Amino acid sequence: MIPTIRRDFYTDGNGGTRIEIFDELSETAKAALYTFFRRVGAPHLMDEVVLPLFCEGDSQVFAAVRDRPWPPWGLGARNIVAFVQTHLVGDGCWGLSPVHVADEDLTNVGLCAAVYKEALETLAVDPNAEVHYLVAEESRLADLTLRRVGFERTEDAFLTEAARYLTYRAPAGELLNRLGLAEADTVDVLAGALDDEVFALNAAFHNTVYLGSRAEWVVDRPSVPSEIARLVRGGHYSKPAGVPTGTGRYERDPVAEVAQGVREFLSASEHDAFRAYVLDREADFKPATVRMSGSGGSAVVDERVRRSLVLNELGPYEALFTERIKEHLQQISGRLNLPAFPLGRIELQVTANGDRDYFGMHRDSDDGDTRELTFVYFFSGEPRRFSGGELRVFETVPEDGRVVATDRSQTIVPRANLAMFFPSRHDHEVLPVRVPSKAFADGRFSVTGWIHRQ
Ligand SMILES: O=C(O)CCC(=O)C(=O)O
Ligand SMILES: [Fe+2]
Repeated sequence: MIPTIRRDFYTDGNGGTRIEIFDELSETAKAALYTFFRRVGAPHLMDEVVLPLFCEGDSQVFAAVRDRPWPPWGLGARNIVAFVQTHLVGDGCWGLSPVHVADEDLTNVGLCAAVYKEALETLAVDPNAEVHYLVAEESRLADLTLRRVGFERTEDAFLTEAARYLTYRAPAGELLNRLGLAEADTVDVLAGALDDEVFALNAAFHNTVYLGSRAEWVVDRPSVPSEIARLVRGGHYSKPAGVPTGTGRYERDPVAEVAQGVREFLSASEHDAFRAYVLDREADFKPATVRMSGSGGSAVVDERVRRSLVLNELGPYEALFTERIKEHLQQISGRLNLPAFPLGRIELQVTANGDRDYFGMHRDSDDGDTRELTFVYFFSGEPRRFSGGELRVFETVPEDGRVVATDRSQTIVPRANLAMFFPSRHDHEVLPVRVPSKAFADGRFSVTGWIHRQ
């Protein structure tokens, strides 16, 4: 029997690599991406594809990053080594770029699989999310490779001057399973510690998608067909005018200000001192509980709903937070269009989210509760050592004595020293957090506050 090898040529080199998700691109992040695309030999992709797709919204960039050892911040600190972009092409349907890597990583299966895994996991938070690729009708390699991991070939066809393309679809969560990555740890995937079969499957998938798409972004003539073509939001660019795109609704309110924020909520020195204080109290954190509805509101640990550690008081920082919240309250209530209420007590709690922690969809207040506003303050270390952990808030409105969800939502990236406020009746969730190092200090930290009426 041939033993399974769980290491490879790239295992050591991939150590110290982490995956970052970009919902927004700072100038420094853009610079790192320009450098990356220059190194992969396709500098035009940034201006011609990545940024336009990104700026249309509903697009995320996932990048494998290695940090410069010193100084670990500022221009040039991030060395991007792998890239994949997701963008919405229709209701719940996502187009994914090939995983781009530099030539020296073209057979770095662990690296490609790890970035792709993070992208799929983020999409799979929505159980209806589907991944789409456009494959030329006569294709054999792409057809075989995609169907082998569960893609279905559909008759949703697009014609370009070069070829006829068919849409291949797979549910994001299912694809993660079929690629053998659902249970795997990102750190293990990066290290290439995968079964031979899973390893070969991922290699074939990424090589095919990359090579099959390559003609489209390397050859500068539209009449040259590529086995796999890029998906464009709302339907392929070459659909004749007036033909319904068939890919559904994608518009979304561009300024869905469901929550209101205050950047630099504390001074930099207050932030740092508070963070040091909390890190020092690691031993006092306890597993988070949730309130059971219907059982008299008793608090229980339920990891199906919430997995995190909490500290139920802020010690000497209680007064600072209470005061600072009160200072912003009037302005925030105005920005949220919230009717004035007689201010009651303010409850405060610290949450530490480590690797794989999350907080499923919930509301902070029920009927008869006096919680009016929820406050969340983020104070993770910079540069960030975790991925995921976005706070998603879904707007609700009171209607005939009930609380009804609207279709507006806001996704908040947990940036250090940012405070957010939203009405406690809004549904919200904390997306799963990934902390490759598993170190307590590298996790996602927040202070939650509940502002009561009297
Ligand atoms: O940490 C967060 O972003 C929010 C936590 C939360 O929703 C809560 O504690 O009720
Ligand atoms: Fe909450």
